[in-house]
Amino acid sequence: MTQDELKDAVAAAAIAEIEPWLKRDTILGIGTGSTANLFIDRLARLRDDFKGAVASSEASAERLRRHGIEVFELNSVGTVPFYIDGADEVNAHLHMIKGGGAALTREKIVAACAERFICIADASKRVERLGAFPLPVEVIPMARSYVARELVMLGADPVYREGVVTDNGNQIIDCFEFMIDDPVTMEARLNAIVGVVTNGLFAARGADVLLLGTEQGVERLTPA
Ligand SMILES: O=C[C@H](O)[C@H](O)[C@H](O)COP(=O)(O)O
Repeated sequence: MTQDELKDAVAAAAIAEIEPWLKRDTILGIGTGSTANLFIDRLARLRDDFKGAVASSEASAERLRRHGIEVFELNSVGTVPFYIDGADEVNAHLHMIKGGGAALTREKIVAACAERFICIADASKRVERLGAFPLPVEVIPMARSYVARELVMLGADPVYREGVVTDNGNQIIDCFEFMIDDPVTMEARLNAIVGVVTNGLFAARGADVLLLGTEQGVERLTPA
């Protein structure tokens, strides 16, 4: 199977996971990226069975609207029963690195408001230890150099993602050569650097369920 076929298989599995719970007043939290896009495309078929969605990016909001799914502001919704999103890496505890598409901050906010986080990913995303994928850090533009110096002190090789402006008007620094032994501690440590908006470690609030697309089928995993 191709990677895209594996992503589509997990998108289908996520639909099966949430479909029994959908009610006419349900508002779903929807992530960002190629796997989330496949999920959104499949969700279109169910659009009359639920009320709408909160999106973690402008791109996902636009895709949802194109499918006739109403998009709500998170402030007017409060909590969502499910947040469905992909990941760049995920470990056995269902801690993740996210933000390869620069949507990490809004993703983390919607995830924080979700009762259940369903991570959908192909098998290439499953790792023993987080960090081979460069960890994204969203920064206030004027703090970029300062934050980069602090990241060097923590052992990372920070690289400015040139030309990228987040939906929040900020910039991204990717941390290369930064293997992470304790994701919960590192997530908090990075967030404590002045000028950091958030970082791509999703550990304090990891996923509740991982639907992992493998050649043998979709595996349903919960945190170790
Ligand atoms: O900012 C992007 C998000 O964190 C994505 O969920 C992540 O990069 C995974 O994307 P994809 O499904 O395209 O591999």
